[in-house]
Amino acid sequence: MIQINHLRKGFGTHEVLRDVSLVLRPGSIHGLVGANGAGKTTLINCLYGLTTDYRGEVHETSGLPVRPNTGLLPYEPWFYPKLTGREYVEFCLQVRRQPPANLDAWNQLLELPLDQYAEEYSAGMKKKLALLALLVQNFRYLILDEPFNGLDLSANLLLKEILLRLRVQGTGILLTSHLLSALTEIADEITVLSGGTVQRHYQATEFGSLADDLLDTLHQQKLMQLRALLP
Ligand SMILES: Nc1ncnc2c1ncn2[C@@H]1O[C@H](COP(=O)(O)OP(=O)(O)OP(=O)(O)O)[C@@H](O)[C@H]1O
Repeated sequence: MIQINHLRKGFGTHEVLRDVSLVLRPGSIHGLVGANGAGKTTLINCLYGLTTDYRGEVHETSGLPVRPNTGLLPYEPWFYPKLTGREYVEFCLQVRRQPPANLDAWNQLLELPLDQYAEEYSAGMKKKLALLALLVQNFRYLILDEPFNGLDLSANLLLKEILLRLRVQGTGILLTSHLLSALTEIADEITVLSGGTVQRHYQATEFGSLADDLLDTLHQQKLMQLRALLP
């Protein structure tokens, strides 16, 4: 299990995360929601070790180092110029000294033109390629920043099914989404970040009240203004 304890991170005088604690359990899907700028990506960067100048603690409770055991899907995947999709995935495997993977079998699902340059892919295809590079590796944990965003309908449905199956195999998955239904359909727990802290943590049995709570707490004033504009 990965534990984040009392995480604090700011940029200059702007305190983005103030005392955030959460856990990512093996074999479970943990959704992370929050308004634009709430600090989700900042939290992910601390968790994955892309940011190290934070206060608080991030550790894997059985002593495994987090980074080598965790796959990250960034919000906007980036690829080296003049690498084909296939070369990109092979590069990822070589860097982690992983054996050649079942790339073509996985790609029968994602249907990417693997022999084209990755930088020439569409935004959705880039996201699929970054996902493909994670799926062919055997990560214990996955951190997925807006994985559904930009994927076509069929890839969205497929990804949900893949995540559910990975959960059964014991993978711990942390994912962000601005589409609440995408999370409530598959997550076991959801953490709401607001004002730099955990506003509330919901178990699956409490998801029924989540949408109303979010509307109440985050948007009540805006809803009143909307009613004035569109009675
Ligand atoms: N490198 C940086 N330098 C200064 N401020 C930053 C930096 N990165 C993020 N921030 C600030 O930290 C806050 C949180 O940003 P972050 O990207 O973590 O939010 P988010 O919850 O992922 O938002 P979104 O839903 O829009 O992706 C924002 O106010 C942002 O401007």
